[in-house]
Amino acid sequence: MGTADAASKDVTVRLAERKPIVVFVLGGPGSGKGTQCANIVQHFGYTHLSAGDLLRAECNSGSENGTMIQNMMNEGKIVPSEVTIELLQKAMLESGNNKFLIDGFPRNEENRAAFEAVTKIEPEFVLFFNCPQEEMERRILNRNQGREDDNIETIRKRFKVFEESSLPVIEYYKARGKVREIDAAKSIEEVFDALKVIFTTTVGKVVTT
Ligand SMILES: Nc1ncnc2c1ncn2[C@@H]1O[C@H](COP(=O)(O)OP(=O)(O)O)[C@@H](O)[C@H]1O
Ligand SMILES: Nc1ccn([C@@H]2O[C@H](COP(=O)(O)OP(=O)(O)O)[C@@H](O)[C@H]2O)c(=O)n1
Ligand SMILES: [Mg+2]
Repeated sequence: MGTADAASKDVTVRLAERKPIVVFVLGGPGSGKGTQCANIVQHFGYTHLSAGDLLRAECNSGSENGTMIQNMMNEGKIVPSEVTIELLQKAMLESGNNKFLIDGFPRNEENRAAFEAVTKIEPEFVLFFNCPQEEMERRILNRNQGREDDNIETIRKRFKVFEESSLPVIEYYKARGKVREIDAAKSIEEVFDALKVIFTTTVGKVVTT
C-alpha cells in the first residue's frame, strides 16, 4: 500500500470509529440548500459541509488539482469523486462532530457509489429540495456571491447535469425509502418550518424491532 492509500485508510477508519450520522442535502443549483443548511446547523447541531464550497476552497488554496477543479466547475461538470470524497472526509474528521449535512453531494452515480465504497457510510436520509427551474435560475442570477459559475451559460449547463446525473441519484434513494422531499419554491421561513418537522421527527428516533 502506498503512503497516500495508507493515509486515506487511516482517515476512513478514524471517521468510522465516530459512527457518523450523515444527511445528504440534494436539489438543483439555486434550490436553497446552502441557505437552509445554515438554519439546520443553528437549531440541530449539525456540521454543514458543502461539496461546492470545499472544492472552491481547494482551488483557492493553490493545490495541484486547483486548475482542473476550476475548469470543471466553470463548465458545470462534476469533479472526479476521489477529489471530493477526500475533501469531505478530511472536513468531517477535522470538525470533531459526528452529525453532518453533506450539501451538493452525491451529485452523480459515481459520487454515490464511491462514497459508499470508500467510507461505508449510509445516509440517515436524503433531503430533496424540489424547485422549478425558472425559480432556481432567478435565485442564482440574484445570488451575488461572485461565483464564476453563476452566469446564464454555465447555469444552463448545471441544470442539464442536474437532470441527467443528479436526479437519478435521488431516484436511487427514493426506491430505498430514504428521500424526504421539500417544496423548495416556498419562502425561506416556510421551507425551514418543513425541515424542522423532518428533523424533530426523523432524526435520532430509536427504532425498536
Ligand atoms: N426559499 C427561498 N426563497 C427565495 N430565495 C431563496 C430561498 N432560499 C434561498 N434563496 C436565495 O437564493 C439563492 C440561492 O440559494 P442557495 O442557498 O445558495 O442555494 P443552493 O445552495 O441550493 O444553490 C441565494 O441568494 C439565497 O439567498
Ligand atoms: N459533488 C459535487 C458538488 C459540486 N461540484 C462542482 O461544484 C459546482 C458548484 O456546486 P455547488 O453545490 O456549490 O452549487 P449550488 O448547487 O450551490 O449552486 C458544481 O456545478 C460542480 O461543478 C462537483 O463537482 N461535485
Ligand atoms: Mg450551495
